[in-house]
Formats: sequence, structure tokens, C-alpha cells
Amino acid sequence: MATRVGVVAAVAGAAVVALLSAALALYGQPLDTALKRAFSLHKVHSVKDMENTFQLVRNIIPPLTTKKHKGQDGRIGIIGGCQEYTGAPYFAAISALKVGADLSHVFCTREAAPVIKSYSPELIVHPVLDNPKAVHEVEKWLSRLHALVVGPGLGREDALLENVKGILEVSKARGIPLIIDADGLWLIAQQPTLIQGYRKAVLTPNHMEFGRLSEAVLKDPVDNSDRRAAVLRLSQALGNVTVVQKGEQDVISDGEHVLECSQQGSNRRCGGQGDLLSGSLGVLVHWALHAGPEKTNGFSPLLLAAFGACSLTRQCNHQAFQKHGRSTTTTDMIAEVGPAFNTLFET
Ligand SMILES: NC(=O)C1=CN([C@@H]2O[C@H](COP(=O)(O)OP(=O)(O)OC[C@H]3O[C@@H](n4cnc5c(N)ncnc54)[C@H](O)[C@@H]3O)[C@@H](O)[C@H]2O)[C@@H](O)CC1
Ligand SMILES: Nc1ncnc2c1ncn2[C@@H]1O[C@H](COP(=O)(O)OP(=O)(O)OP(=O)(O)O)[C@@H](O)[C@H]1O
Ligand SMILES: [Mg+2]
Repeated sequence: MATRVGVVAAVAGAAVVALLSAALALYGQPLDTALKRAFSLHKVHSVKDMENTFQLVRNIIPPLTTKKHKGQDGRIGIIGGCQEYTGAPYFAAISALKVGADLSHVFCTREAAPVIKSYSPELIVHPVLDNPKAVHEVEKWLSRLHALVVGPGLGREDALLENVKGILEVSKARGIPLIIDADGLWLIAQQPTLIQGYRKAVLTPNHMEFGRLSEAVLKDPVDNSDRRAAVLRLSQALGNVTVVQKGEQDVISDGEHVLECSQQGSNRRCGGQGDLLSGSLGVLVHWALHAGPEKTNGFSPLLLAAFGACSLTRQCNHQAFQKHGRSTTTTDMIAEVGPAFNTLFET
């Protein structure tokens, strides 16, 4: 299989950093250069790691039983959808359902709502995001939601971003897992303190978004020569917020470990694939946190969820490309969510 998992044994961070700092003081190297060296020394690539990680993802998938009521396998909220972008929140919300969530809510602007509703009768759509009481309108639903995906198709209008700031604050106060994507990451790049130290958050930047975030948080340009070190460093600087840098390989870190997902996809890069990823991740994060430590074997639940969502998105891309080639679109990928999920996780 074409997946490689690079598990960077990141060791008890503080002790290592202290040791390195001391050593570096002697040799006069910058700390981050040495950290990169140290972590690349600990890299392990093996089929066994890959299979172990897939097995842990399989462990977090809730069984389908006759005893459950609607909602138990996931109630996911998407914050996004404005005049320009209605496809992105739809892709994220429908992907959450196709992965296995029971209910998927979209909180969008008034004019985007009828459009998004018209794509699918399966989605619950709230036209509240440009309402002066948007924070209150979303907060009313938070006790019923297991995770929020913030950003697909949100746009960058100041008034909307101000409302989303409030939504992030009330969600954090309730301990709701947050997946921040697309224009949600634009907001975080303006104000990194909004997410600083919140360990139930996963950021899913593409190439551009990662550059903006890194420059905002670390105050220097990204070093693209070592993506693992760059992702690890950003996660650490954000106080161990999990970061997924999407690309030719997806690089995932919680500031302690680094995983790499290179599940075979295709060379087709149509828009919306990132939305499929963030919507899927909303469900998998809920499942991973709900599964508990005995199922995750002490591994970070968010890291496992991210690895699962990346593998799934890439497998959907691979399968859709087999059928549609260059004409593959995200809608074709969404049709592959069920079969791809079975291929990867239902053994
Ligand atoms: N159908 C829809 O409604 C879609 C809406 N989308 C939304 O569009 C908004 C903006 O997202 P973007 O991702 O375009 O914004 P970004 O500001 O991150 O990206 C800007 C542009 O950079 C380019 N780019 C990407 N990777 C690059 C690389 N490796 N090197 C150089 N350039 C690169 C892309 O062409 C992209 O258009 C978000 O709200 C997003 O959710 C997208 O999700 C796509 C689908
Ligand atoms: N060069 C690549 N080769 C293989 N897979 C890739 C490549 N670039 C991105 N991907 C995959 O595509 C998915 C989406 O990543 P991408 O960088 O396109 O996100 P995005 O720009 O946020 O997408 P969106 O259009 O939804 O906003 C991820 O699962 C990633 O693994
Ligand atoms: Mg995106």
C-alpha cells in the first residue's frame, strides 16, 4: 500500500528542548535547526507503523447496533457559507453524513441558506451567520453538537469574522472540538490567540494557508525544505494544537508526534477536496474522543482522526479518478466515501 507513516518519536518535549538548548548554547546553533535534526533522527518509516495506525483508526469507529438512537454517531456543525461560496459548506456537511454522522447542520448567511438547502434535503441549514445575534443563535445549538467545522466557504468579510470569533469563544468554553479550515484559518492568522493552547482543535491548512499561519505565529517565513519540522514547530508554537498540512503528503502533528499520510490519491486537484477532508474530520474527531484512551492505545485521538480523514480523502480521490479521470470533481469523490471507507477501515 502506498501509505507511509512517519512516526517521529518526539520524546518528552520539555526535557529534550532543555537538553538541546544547553547543547546548542555550546555549539552556537539556532534551536530550531537542532530540533529539526533531532526529530529527523527519530523518524521511523515502516509498514508496521502504517498498519498499526490504520488499526487504531479502525478501533475508534463506533459499531452499528440496534441499540442506538439518532444522533449518537455524530451531530456535526459547519460554520460557513456566504454569497460567493455555497459549495464548500455543502461538501463538508454532506461528507460528515456520508462518513457516518447522523445529523449535519450548516450555519451560514441568510442568502446562502436556500442555495445550500437546495443541494440536499439531508442537511439542516440555519441562516444566522450574518445576523447581529449570530453568536447567540449558534450557541443555542451547541449543547446538541459534537464538533464544529469552522471556515469552509465562510469568506473574509469583517462582520462575519467578528461573529465567528464569538462562536469560537463560546464553543471553547463548552469544550467542543473545533476543526478550523479555509477562511477560519484566515481568522486564526489574524488572531492566533483565538485558538492558542486549545487542545481540542485541529487546523487543516493548504499550502497558502500554512504559509500565512506560520508567518503570523512564528514571525518568520516558512522553511519548505523540511515540512515535518515546520508543522511540528507550528503546532508547538500554538500550544499543541493539532495541525494538518495538506499537500503531496499530508503532514500531521500535535507538537509531540508527526505522522505523514501518503495514501495514494491522484493528480487531479479540483476544488473542494479540502472541504471533504474537514467535514470527515469533524466526525472522526468526535469518534476518536468518544472512544477513550483504551481504544487509542495512548495515542492522541486528534492525530488518529486526522490520519483517518486524510487517508479517506485521498482514497476517495483515487477511486473517483479511476472512474472519471480528468473530469473528476469533488461530487464524484463524495460518491466514493462509502466504498473508500469500507476499503480502508471495515475489515
Ligand atoms: N465550491 C466552493 O464553494 C468552494 C469554495 N472554496 C472556498 O474558497 C475560499 C478560499 O479558499 P482558497 O483555498 O482558494 O484560498 P487561499 O487563499 O488559501 O488560496 C488562494 C489560492 O492559492 C492557490 N494555491 C493553492 N495551493 C497553492 C500552491 N501550492 N502554490 C501556489 N498557489 C497555490 C489556489 O489556486 C487558491 O485559489 C474558502 O472559503 C474555501 O472554503 C474552496 O473550498 C473550494 C470549493
Ligand atoms: N499534490 C498532491 N498530491 C496528492 N494529494 C494532494 C496533493 N495536494 C493536495 N492533496 C490532497 O487533497 C486534499 C485537499 O488538499 P488541498 O491542498 O487541495 O486543500 P484545499 O486547497 O483546502 O482544498 P479546497 O479546494 O477544498 O479548499 C488533501 O487530502 C490532500 O491530501
Ligand atoms: Mg480549503
